[in-house]
Amino acid sequence: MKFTEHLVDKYKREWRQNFTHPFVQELGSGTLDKEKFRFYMIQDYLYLIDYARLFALGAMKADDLATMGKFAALLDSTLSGEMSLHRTYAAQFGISRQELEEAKPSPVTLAYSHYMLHVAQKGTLAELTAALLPCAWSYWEIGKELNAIPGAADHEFYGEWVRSYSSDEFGSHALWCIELMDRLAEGKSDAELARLEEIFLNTTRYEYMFWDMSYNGQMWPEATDSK
Ligand SMILES: Cc1ncc(CN)c(N)n1
Repeated sequence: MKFTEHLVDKYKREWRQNFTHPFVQELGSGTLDKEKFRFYMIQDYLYLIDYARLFALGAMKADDLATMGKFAALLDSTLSGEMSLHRTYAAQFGISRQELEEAKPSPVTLAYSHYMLHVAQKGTLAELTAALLPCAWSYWEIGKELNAIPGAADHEFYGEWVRSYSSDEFGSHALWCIELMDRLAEGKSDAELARLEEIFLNTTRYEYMFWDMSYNGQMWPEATDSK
């Protein structure tokens, strides 16, 4: 069994929880409250800015030019491809690009992106890849599952999201990350593999927390007057 197959098998409950979250289900049925999606889209834009930095760190840590080049391409595709989806949705909500970039991250956005950046800065290339994998892989799988729902890809508002994340282009990026993870896991000690599992589990759980935070519009607690 490949290492990535082992990961989703070992953590199938946590992995599948991302697919069954109400945010994802309602996105697929087209019934998701647009205010929830608006909140998600702003937070996701902020998240992707830091996620793109992970690819820059990947390029720095890569051992060969092909891997370095692919990380650079992923960085560009996140900033100019994936995030253009967010800019399109933002325009429909009447949110400017400046407003998007000046928005404040929620506790979950901050925790998730900073966790990944911490792993990427401190860890090996394999650890960095384990951190970024659930993001790329779960979105592609979710995109494909939602695309199989009749009418989801043609939905007047959410269809573009479904088409983007189920696309062959997004899939090819996700596949490259999966293959890189398998390649980097080869020959690693049990202790190193356990560390990769732990990181993959953490970011799989953060994916769930991100859906949940978006569904509930969870921001920082309001300060109350104390006596
Ligand atoms: C939180 C999150 N995770 C994953 C993806 C897909 N790149 C995303 N846009 N946002």
